[in-house]
Amino acid sequence: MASDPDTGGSRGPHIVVAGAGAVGCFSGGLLAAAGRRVTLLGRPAVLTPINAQGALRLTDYTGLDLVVAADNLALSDDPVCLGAADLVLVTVKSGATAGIASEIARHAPAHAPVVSLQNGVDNRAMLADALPGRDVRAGMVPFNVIPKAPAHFHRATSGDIRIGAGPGGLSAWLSAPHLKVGQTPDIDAVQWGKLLVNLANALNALSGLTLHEQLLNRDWRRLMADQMAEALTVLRAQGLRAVSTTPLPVWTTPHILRLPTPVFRRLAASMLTIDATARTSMAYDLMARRKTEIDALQGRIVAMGAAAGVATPIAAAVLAAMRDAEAEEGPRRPRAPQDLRR
Ligand SMILES: NC(=O)C1=CN([C@@H]2O[C@H](COP(=O)(O)OP(=O)(O)OC[C@H]3O[C@@H](n4cnc5c(N)ncnc54)[C@H](OP(=O)(O)O)[C@@H]3O)[C@@H](O)[C@H]2O)C=CC1
Ligand SMILES: CC(C)(CO)C(=O)C(=O)O
Repeated sequence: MASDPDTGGSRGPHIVVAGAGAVGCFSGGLLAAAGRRVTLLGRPAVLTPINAQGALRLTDYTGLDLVVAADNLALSDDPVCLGAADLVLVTVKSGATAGIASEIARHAPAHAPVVSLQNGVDNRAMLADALPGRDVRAGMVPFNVIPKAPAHFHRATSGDIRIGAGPGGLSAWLSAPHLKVGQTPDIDAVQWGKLLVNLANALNALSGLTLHEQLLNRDWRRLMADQMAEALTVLRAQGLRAVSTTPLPVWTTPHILRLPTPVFRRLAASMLTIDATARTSMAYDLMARRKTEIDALQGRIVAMGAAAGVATPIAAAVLAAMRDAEAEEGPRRPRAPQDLRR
């Protein structure tokens, strides 16, 4: 029984961010700053500092520095708060999708559309299975958000969010100053394009480098390029289309990554904005010893390659290295590019 969200007058639908961490606090905070009714459903470790400091601070690579008063947000660690939702944004990591899906099914009203702002290509289907008859959309967040300090999140790269097309004017309700959201009928291909980019998440996590440092190293870029080319072969074998989430067409990206660093630096500077602090979400998970999304990324390519009879030695080596790294105790051992080739 999908229907339009209750827009609740000029402030718009009540938006509950399910799993408020980096992406959820940043997006939810910008929406609240624009006057939308927003509840952040999250863990006490994230919400308590916002309450204690009386504000959520949002900064970005353009110089944005915004303080959102805690009074302008509802903060809750109790999934019962989903009962007030006219619109739910899912911002948990992929491994937590099943859990949040059952909480949404239990508490959120059936009229509330559910939009996944997660990486990986299977979260929408997982949510839709748990929420039959509801408007469940996939979304793609191109930009990077890092936790800078308690109650402070920083957007370190550029781009606009895209969500699947559908009724209810959701992209307008989810857009705000500094947060542009567009709808696309091609969201599946956009998600595959994002997965190709996200294959670099594990390389970044394993390297211990910032994204900026890593992109200026040609050996790492060659590995990124070879890994992406390998995945593109798998997608082609499976008849899947990928649309680029960057200004570069998908098929050119490996070639550009392989260019000498001075040429790459010039080209990339005109196309990509990455500030010096950016590290992928997987790097933060590994540092915090949380379970990573490796199974949804390299794991997905390895499984599809096996089904299609396409060899995926790089994705398999990276998957194995991430599993080792997740199991490591003590100080992290940074990997070099040659450690990740079989
Ligand atoms: N950060 C980034 O730059 C980007 C991230 N993404 C994608 O967005 C998604 C979210 O990433 P990110 O914001 O970094 O993740 P975070 O880990 O920062 O935030 C998710 C939060 O949700 C919490 N959570 C999990 N389950 C529940 C639950 N049932 N109830 C309440 N809270 C819950 C987690 O707690 P706990 O840790 O205890 O489980 C965590 O605090 C991922 O799929 C990621 O790949 C996409 C683009 C960029
Ligand atoms: C860095 C970025 C934006 C692309 O890999 C990302 O999706 C993440 O950190 O998970």
